[in-house]
Amino acid sequence: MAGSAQVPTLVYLVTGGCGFLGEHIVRMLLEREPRLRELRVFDLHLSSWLEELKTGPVQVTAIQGDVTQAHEVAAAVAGSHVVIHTAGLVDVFGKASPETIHKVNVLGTQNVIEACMRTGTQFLVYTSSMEVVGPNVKGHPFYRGDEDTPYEAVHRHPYPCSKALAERLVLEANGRKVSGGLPLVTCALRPTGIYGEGHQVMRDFYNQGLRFGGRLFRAIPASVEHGRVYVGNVAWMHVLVARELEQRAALMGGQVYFCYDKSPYKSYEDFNMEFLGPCGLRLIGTHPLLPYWLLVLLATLNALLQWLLRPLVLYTPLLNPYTLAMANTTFTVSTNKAQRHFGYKPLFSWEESKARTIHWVQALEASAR
Ligand SMILES: NC(=O)c1ccc[n+]([C@@H]2O[C@H](COP(=O)([O-])OP(=O)(O)OC[C@H]3O[C@@H](n4cnc5c(N)ncnc54)[C@H](O)[C@@H]3O)[C@@H](O)[C@H]2O)c1
Ligand SMILES: C[C@@H](CO)CCC[C@@H](C)[C@H]1CC[C@H]2[C@@H]3[C@H](O)C=C4C[C@@H](O)CC[C@]4(C)[C@H]3CC[C@]12C
Repeated sequence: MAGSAQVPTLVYLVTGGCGFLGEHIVRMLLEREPRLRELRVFDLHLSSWLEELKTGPVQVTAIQGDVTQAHEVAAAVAGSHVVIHTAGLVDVFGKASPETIHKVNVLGTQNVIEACMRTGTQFLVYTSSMEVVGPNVKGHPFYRGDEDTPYEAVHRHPYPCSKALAERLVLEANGRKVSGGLPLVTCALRPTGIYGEGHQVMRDFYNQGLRFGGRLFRAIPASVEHGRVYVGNVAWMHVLVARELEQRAALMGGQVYFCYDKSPYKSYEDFNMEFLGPCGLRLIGTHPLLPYWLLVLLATLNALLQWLLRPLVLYTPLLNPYTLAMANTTFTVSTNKAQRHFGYKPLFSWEESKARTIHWVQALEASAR
């Protein structure tokens, strides 16, 4: 990968570049990758904000395309130096069918790998997920674990299953020869639950709180800790990995890294309140207001209703057996592997991450008025 501070030469492709995380990666690359000549943003749905980015010094090429279409992916990948594959179907609410989730997340990733092989692109960074590890179907806690912590990673839900399969494909492709004979260098980043500006689930909780007169009701014990990471730090880690992958190919190729920062370990609900609290919402109850068995019953009812109503309407509440199990299982990471391997340090402190997220929620509030 040639390049100097004076003459930008590199071409990057970000799949899913218009999504929640993708947008942050795109903007971070433009701010912090001086060797960038062209940035290709590939997405099923192109966003209007891309237009503003086209006036800067880096050529921003918007490509409307579908990762499940091999020819569209190959055309976008051809001539790029680095691919950051972030596109994915993030669905734990039953919005998409298991087949569609598999197609986008697994076949889509297969297409990206094959496009790299065929067109000679040597560096591939994959956005995986903590969910390839857990929480598992048995609800075993994962407490301050790192990339080497033993854990029984057994899934049934289509989303974690698809992410685990896709991650495996990416890691197994490391070292295979791309067109021209050079080895493909791949690695996978596993963010925990991402938060920050643009986070749809945070928006849903905020709207739910408004509907209940500014109140949210505690469902999960405060003692269940959930790993969270600020979107700006996840984007920064992607930029750093992409930058360092060539120089440290032997060390980083085929590796996985949890995406972490200094966000505090808290329950999912208490963590959300760090942002929703300053925006006027209150979490009612120091203990769950309903017994767990009743929540399980409600979640099961929701799943049943979803199934019954499917021919008529898509019913996708936040609470279902899977999201309940996730929210109710401690899953936190504590690792410095990314720091040791490629010098990662969070770019945004917890205070800054929090302030930025609160600012975004406040803007939601203003636009709702
Ligand atoms: N949100 C989280 O908490 C979280 C945590 C860990 C990992 N991840 C991973 O990060 C990635 C991005 O997630 P996100 O939260 O930004 O989701 P998102 O839905 O906001 O973004 C995904 C993007 O991929 C695009 N996309 C979907 N299907 C596509 C297709 N067939 N072809 C091309 N583009 C397609 C979407 O249009 C969207 O812009 C995903 O791979 C997800 O699995 C997310
Ligand atoms: C029981 C409810 C009472 O308030 C709370 C439900 C919360 C759930 C909707 C969320 C709890 C954990 C979240 C997931 C987690 O943060 C990690 C994820 C990995 C990532 O790859 C995609 C998003 C997600 C699955 C995330 C989705 C929302 C939760 C299940």
